[in-house]
Amino acid sequence: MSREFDNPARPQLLEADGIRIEFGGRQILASIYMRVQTGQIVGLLGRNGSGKSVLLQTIFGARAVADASVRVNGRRVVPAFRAPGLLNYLPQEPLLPPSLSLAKAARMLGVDIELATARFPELRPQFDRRLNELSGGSARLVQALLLLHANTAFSLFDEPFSGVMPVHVETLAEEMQRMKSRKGLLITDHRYAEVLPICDVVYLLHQGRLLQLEGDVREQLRDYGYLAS
Ligand SMILES: Nc1ncnc2c1ncn2[C@@H]1O[C@H](COP(=O)(O)OP(=O)(O)OP(=O)(O)O)[C@@H](O)[C@H]1O
Repeated sequence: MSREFDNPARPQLLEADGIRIEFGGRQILASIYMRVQTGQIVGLLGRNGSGKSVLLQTIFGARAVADASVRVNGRRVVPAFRAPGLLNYLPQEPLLPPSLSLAKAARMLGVDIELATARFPELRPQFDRRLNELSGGSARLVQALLLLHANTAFSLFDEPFSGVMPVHVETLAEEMQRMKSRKGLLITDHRYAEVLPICDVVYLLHQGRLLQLEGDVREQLRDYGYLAS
């Protein structure tokens, strides 16, 4: 199958709408329209349980939702993960088999591990170690870096900074900014202070609706009860 999506020279637009989800009569997602362009970092914020993970799973195609429309350049791609070179997804839980070495995991994803970890010299002596031999934060960092550097048009990251120490969060955020010249990134993470400065677009998921925040984003986050007032 051809990999028509992962050409960085060709702009791509990922759109999702029509996603309605309820659990036990409680509506989680009601009215969603979301777009991510290559060259952009899009931040998705929301209170615990607001449905951010469910939304990412649905866009990726891991969760089947009737009427969900996920499109690239206007063409439906459901499930999106089947489209070669289109997108990858870091879930909240570990993605890669824990018994894989870093070097093997990188090879599996077609990533040059030297390049992907160039700004994290501490990881160099660990290339031959298995993921389950790394600390939790290092394993999270490695998985985020490998997906970030993998050759896809989009990456969806669910809490990529979770457990990662502050100095590496800063460098990872810089890497994300650098890599957006090659892809579009959709990031949800409660480390809002690190997320907001790198985002081109910020969405807030609030009571099932997706709101695009503009202007004084922090004030709106306070108004909607995401930040303390
Ligand atoms: N399989 C399921 N069955 C029932 N309820 C579910 C299921 N999956 C998710 N939920 C509910 O859907 C809601 C949204 O969950 P989700 O994990 O998407 O929240 P989130 O915004 O990612 O939260 P957090 O910030 O805590 O990670 C939660 O109330 C959760 O309990």
